[in-house]
Amino acid sequence: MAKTMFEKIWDNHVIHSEPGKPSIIYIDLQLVHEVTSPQAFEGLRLSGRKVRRPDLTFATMDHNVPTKDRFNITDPISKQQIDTLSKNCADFGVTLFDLDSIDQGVVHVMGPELGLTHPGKTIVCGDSHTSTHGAFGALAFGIGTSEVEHVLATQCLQQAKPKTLEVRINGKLKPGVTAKDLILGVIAKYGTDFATGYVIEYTGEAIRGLSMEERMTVCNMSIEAGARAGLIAPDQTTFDYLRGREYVPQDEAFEQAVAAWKQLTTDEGAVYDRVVDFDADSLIPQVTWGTSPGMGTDVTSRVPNPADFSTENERKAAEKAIEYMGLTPGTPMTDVTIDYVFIGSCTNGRIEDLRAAAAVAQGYKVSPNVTAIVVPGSGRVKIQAEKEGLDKIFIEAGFEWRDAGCSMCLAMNPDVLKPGQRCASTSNRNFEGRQGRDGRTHLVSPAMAAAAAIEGRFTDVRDWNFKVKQEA
Ligand SMILES: CC(C)[C@H](C(=O)O)[C@@H](O)C(=O)O
Ligand code: SF4
Repeated sequence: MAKTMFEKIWDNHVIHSEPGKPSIIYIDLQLVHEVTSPQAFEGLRLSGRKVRRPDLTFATMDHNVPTKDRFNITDPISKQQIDTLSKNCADFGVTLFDLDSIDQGVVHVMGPELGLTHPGKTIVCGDSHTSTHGAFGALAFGIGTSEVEHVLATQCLQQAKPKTLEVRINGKLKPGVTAKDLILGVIAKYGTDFATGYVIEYTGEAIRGLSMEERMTVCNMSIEAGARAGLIAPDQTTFDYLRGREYVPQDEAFEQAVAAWKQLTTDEGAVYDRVVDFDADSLIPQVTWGTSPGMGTDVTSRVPNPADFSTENERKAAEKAIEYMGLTPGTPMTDVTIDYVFIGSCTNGRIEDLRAAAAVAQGYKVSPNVTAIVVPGSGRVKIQAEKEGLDKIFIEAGFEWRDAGCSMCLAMNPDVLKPGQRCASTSNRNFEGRQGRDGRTHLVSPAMAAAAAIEGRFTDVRDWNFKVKQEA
């Protein structure tokens, strides 16, 4: 019978299933960070258990790491979480990419970069954005701390089988329109729960045209659409990205792996439980105006009027969000001024993201009213960026150049907004207080964030490209 990619990976991993009950599936890789693992390791200790497969378990610290002066952690809770992870990894024999390792970084940047993420694997982490790894055609999803413990102890997990949803992206992205705009556009169109209970497979011409890093941006935000996971079929782009990475089979073994990975793609005639379409051709740069990733619009558009929403719930939600965000309905998005810019996170903290931001910033100055920080997703991203001179471009333009970590994506470390501050952010969540109490977050692409830093307000990066050309 014709199968979808999800069904193939699922069937390859089911150890036990009974009708009407969740299945037990095998997990090929568990990634661990300091926030959701302490109780899991403690649970093992209390029951006298070991980590069953330390060789399939890899850890790093990211959420609590200061991006300035990383070894000087003054917050007692952050310090405790980080020290606890170090001790747990030492006690249980788990490989840790510690603060002094160049591989330390946001867990979802670190995994793919090291080649730990492969097509066809099942991957879990106590973190919702584990969906990022689906860009490689891995079934990757976030789990809770008790499940982290269960996987540490058994390398297995109980899971109800999700349904399948094809998100077909037709056409091609236009210049200045990025993978971030694409996923923001999809979520703005279909809502933050349209994929609840499903694993998304992104298909279509626009997806095939994306680089691995762009695919990761798309899959990263699957969770913001409610999905259990997001998948993209592996292809030559995937294999080229993986070849030669540290934890990937080498030489002949790699070619054999590629042959197997090619079999994973959805069969002709396989049926998804649901299909939605999206048109990439007409997409333009996006910016969110509200407090959920689905409250987004075209940068050329305006802050919406709550009265224009069709249901009472939507009207109320929009009213509340607009009030929290300190906006006025009808204001053009390009009139909204900002105080802060954050370029980084597991959504947009990779080398291509930094290149895109640097290309916009080069030769310009950050607006005097704006504080702008650039935070590489990992130590390796930082080193690569410095090799290319991107750090100099950013510093010259007035951005701060930081060390790897989650940083201002969420307020668990010293990088936080002050109450009322407004931030153009390349991260994935704009919830109330996400970047600091009463902080206001607008989600955008790296190029849009860099242009906003310079203008001091949102600006259509497509005009920016035009302006830069005119001035050249
Ligand atoms: C702290 C962690 C559990 C959380 C998550 O699960 O995603 C964080 O990474 C986030 O982005 O909100
Ligand atoms: S960068 Fe943000 S979204 Fe990603 S793991 Fe860290 S806190 Fe979560």
